[in-house]
Amino acid sequence: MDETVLLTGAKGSVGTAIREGLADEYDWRYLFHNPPPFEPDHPYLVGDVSDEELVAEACEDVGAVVHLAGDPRRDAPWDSVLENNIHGTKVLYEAAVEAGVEKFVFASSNHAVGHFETERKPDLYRTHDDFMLDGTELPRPGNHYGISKATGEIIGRYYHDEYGIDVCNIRIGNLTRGHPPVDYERGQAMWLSYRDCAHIHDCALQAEYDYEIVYGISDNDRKYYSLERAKEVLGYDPQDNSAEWKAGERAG
Ligand SMILES: NC(=O)C1=CN([C@@H]2O[C@H](COP(=O)(O)OP(=O)(O)OC[C@H]3O[C@@H](n4cnc5c(N)ncnc54)[C@H](O)[C@@H]3O)[C@@H](O)[C@H]2O)C=CC1
Ligand SMILES: O=C1O[C@H](COP(=O)(O)O)[C@@H](O)[C@H](O)[C@H]1O
Repeated sequence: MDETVLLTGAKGSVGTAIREGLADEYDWRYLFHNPPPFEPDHPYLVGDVSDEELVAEACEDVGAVVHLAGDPRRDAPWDSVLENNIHGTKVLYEAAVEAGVEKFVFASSNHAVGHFETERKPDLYRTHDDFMLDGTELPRPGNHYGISKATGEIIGRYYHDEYGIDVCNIRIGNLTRGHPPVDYERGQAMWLSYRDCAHIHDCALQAEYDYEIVYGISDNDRKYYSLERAKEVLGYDPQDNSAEWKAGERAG
């Protein structure tokens, strides 16, 4: 991708993992919600993703969008996910297709399929359990936030079918810096390390596809999300595994 890549939600945790891992790999344009407390290393804009004029400017001469902006809380109130996650994503897609953006990478979530766990936990978080989701399953949101993420996937399906923009939905697991979540089986099953987070977004920007849903986790022994599609279509090659850690320290 030689053209500008727009990164929304750039100051957040996922945005930080991407900026740290891929700072020199792309001609980035960042969208920050509020003025950043640091001097960014690439051009940026500040404002709300639901601001039509702002996102039209943000999408000018852009080849790809990595859309992270949104309320990430699993218990986010409906009015927040409606405005920030659902409406904001629609506004950005409209601006992207209007500007001729070729590729849209969307930060979906494990919470878009959270209710697959209800009758299976905690066994499905353990290595002996063979239950697996591969991205072809219909969403089963676990909360209103998860509804907003599944809706973002559907919004992308429409804009792909209607306008031809390539879409990769990454159902991110649990991004935790430095080591997997401690004493938290769900988090260890879906841990995504910072370097694997940057890597899967790099792969999504480089690969060719039409419309995809993949899981964004490291190669954890406890996983119940298949990585086959991400490996096959994106060339994803995760380097980390939560099983190699114990209580926040590398085991062995
Ligand atoms: N951190 C994780 O483990 C996971 C994150 N995700 C998704 O990845 C994305 C990023 O998540 P995090 O970095 O963890 O969250 P974060 O809260 O650290 O970052 C989100 C950023 O988006 C900005 N933002 C929120 N609403 C906005 C709006 N209306 N307009 C412009 N900017 C807005 C916030 O100011 C913040 O800087 C979110 O969409 C979240 O749903 C999905 C699964 C797991
Ligand atoms: O979508 C998200 O999922 C992760 C993991 O979910 P959790 O309920 O096990 O914490 C969450 O940490 C993150 O904040 C959220 O955006």
